[in-house]
Amino acid sequence: MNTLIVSQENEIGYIYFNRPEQANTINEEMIEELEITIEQFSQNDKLKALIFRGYREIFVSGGDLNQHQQMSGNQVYPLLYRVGKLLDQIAKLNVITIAAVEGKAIGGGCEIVSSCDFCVASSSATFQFIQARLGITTAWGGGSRLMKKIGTKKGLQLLLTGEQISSHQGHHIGLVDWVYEDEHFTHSLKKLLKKLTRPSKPAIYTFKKMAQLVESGVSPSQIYPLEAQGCAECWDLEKHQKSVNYILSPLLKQKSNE
Ligand SMILES: CC[C@@H](C(=O)O)C(=O)SCCNC(=O)CCNC(=O)[C@H](O)C(C)(C)COP(=O)(O)OP(=O)(O)OC[C@H]1O[C@@H](n2cnc3c(N)ncnc32)[C@H](O)[C@@H]1OP(=O)(O)O
Repeated sequence: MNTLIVSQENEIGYIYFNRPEQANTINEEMIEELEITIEQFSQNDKLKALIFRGYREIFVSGGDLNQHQQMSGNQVYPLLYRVGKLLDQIAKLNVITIAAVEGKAIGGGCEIVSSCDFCVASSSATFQFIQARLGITTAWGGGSRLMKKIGTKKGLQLLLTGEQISSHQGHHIGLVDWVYEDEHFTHSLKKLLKKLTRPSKPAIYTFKKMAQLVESGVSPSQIYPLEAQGCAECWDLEKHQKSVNYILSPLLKQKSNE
């Protein structure tokens, strides 16, 4: 891979955007490498979470304007559609997806953020849906996903003004889920990941499926069979058996009676 650094630590996959000389812009090579990597991770049965990261100053600064600049609207459309499809694939993954943002997320960088389940940001990170200032709209599905995340009114405000917001402002409006101090960012991220990936793989899969169905407007009355099925799948797992045995253990009962 030339544009990404991909790694896996136990049940957690990492994709680092790695074009620092071009401020982590997304060019065709990176799109291709992302497509391959996402496909590989989507078939990885061990995986519980997938983390997207940039480097300290920049998460992703959007589409590669040098490449796009040469193209007409008709020529650029297939490329924009292709990245939209890729981000849709990320949004539909059955593992927890997290944009871990340090530094700047600009344009398409913010579209990646809104395609993930969660955003963890360092306190100095910033977010800018800059597209309107460039005379265009979002192109990769990130505008509508933003609206779904933070509501149409707030989403429209950010998209129309193209203004930059801090991670704390992002947290206030629901774009950012956790903000950590710059110096402790990686350590805090790892602690958070430990918590989020504690459930078993089938439990994570079921919770994610439920969230996706709820998001697409399916009612709980239609989802409960899936919920029952998911719970039944987890039932015989060692994790469940052990936890129940612990709760039912005489020692614990005796303690709670005291
Ligand atoms: C088309 C898709 C659309 C979407 O769907 O959302 C978009 O994403 S539009 C792109 C939106 N992004 C931008 O407008 C970012 C513009 N860049 C900047 O504001 C700054 O470069 C920066 C990201 C804040 C970094 O600033 P700084 O640290 O001062 O570095 P440089 O400015 O010198 O940048 C280094 C290097 O990278 C090139 N660069 C940066 N962004 C892009 C870009 N989006 N496309 C192409 N090239 C980009 C910049 O020109 C420098 O190159 P060299 O001059 O060759 O060193």
